[in-house]
Amino acid sequence: MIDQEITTPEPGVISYQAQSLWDTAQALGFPAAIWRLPHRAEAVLLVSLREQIARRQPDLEALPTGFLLSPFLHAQPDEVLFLEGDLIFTLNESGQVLRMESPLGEEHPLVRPFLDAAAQVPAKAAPLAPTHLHPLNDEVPVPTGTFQNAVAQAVAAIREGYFDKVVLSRTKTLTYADDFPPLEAFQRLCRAYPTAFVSLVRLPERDEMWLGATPETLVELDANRIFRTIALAGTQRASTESGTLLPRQEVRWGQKEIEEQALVSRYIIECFKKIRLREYLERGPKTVLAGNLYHLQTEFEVDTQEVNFPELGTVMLRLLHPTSAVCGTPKEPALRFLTSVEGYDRSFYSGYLGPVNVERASNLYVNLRTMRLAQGVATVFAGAGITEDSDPEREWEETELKCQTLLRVLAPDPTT
Ligand SMILES: C=C(O[C@H]1C=CC=C(C(=O)O)[C@@H]1O)C(=O)O
Repeated sequence: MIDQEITTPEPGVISYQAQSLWDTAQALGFPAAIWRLPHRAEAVLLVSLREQIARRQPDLEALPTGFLLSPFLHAQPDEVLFLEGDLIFTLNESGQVLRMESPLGEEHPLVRPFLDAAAQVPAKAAPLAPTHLHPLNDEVPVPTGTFQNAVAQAVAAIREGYFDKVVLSRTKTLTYADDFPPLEAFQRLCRAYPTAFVSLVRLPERDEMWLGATPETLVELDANRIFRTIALAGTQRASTESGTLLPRQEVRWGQKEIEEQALVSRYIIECFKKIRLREYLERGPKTVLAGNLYHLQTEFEVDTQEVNFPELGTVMLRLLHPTSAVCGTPKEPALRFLTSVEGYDRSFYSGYLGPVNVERASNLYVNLRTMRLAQGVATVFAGAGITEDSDPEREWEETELKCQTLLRVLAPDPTT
């Protein structure tokens, strides 16, 4: 937990900007994460004043303030990256620091030099022009057609009874120049998607950043100890070709999407059953807007104090990940199938990420609608839930739409 609030800046006293702090963390080689929770105006920037990122068990009760980042598949059982919250800055919408907090204290030998260095950096970001991201080609390293073949194989395997659903994914690759401004990209996504969890994470030891705007809560534990998770699946475009938003009440779902989403809900209920928890609230499914897409969503809620289960968040995190929204059901055969046919490493895509014990809350999201930025190459990841009624071309188009959640904001097509 944060135990020391350093300063509440008064007008004219401190004028740190997100950009200077971000640039300083980068110059000094420190890991950093910036995020904006859904429906919030303020963003939070965390700087970890150490070069190495810790590997920790995702134990929400035991962890101090920080930011978790889990890959889809763990190298070691349950081990995830943990960025320690040595400095936490709350920012307004224009990136100005409103509050700073640190468990170390302002005069700590690492904190003071960092703040002094940040005060020297001119807060200038290059504006994000549409030309900053350039399409490289559609699918690297997997050749075009492979995704559709994998979908066809999955449909055949489902019809033969090996599993009920599998989520197959692919990448889309673009290039960017040295002057690509990640923080400006983050702010653009915040403005475009007020209901998403928008985040940018810098991992110096891997020389990469992850930028995304995900709609999917995995585990939320709020300050009142209320646990929440959601079942999210089923996808259709939210606007017409000309860009007009289709009214939510007019959205109709086919049998394929209804079943695909019901499998995710059932999976969550099975997790509750495993721990014999019956006192959960279930709301939905209802149609929700996620950027350029509509999904079906069911919400689940538990008052952990009422059921006397303080460690529910951690227990459910272990049981839920990877959910049927990113892996499949039953989990084991679906996972075996996807790792053998996808042909690439998902890395942090479809893992989870988010703040832990920040302002007494933990908010972990499934890492969807995300891109990796590394050495001039931006890799966008997207997947689609495959059931026995899937059509390979339609699933391809669905992954294309999911890639567009980021690309329509960061690399809009100049011809449209
Ligand atoms: C796997 C992704 O989305 C999941 C979440 C919502 C809807 C989904 C679907 O309709 O297939 C996916 O299960 C992704 O965005 O890469």
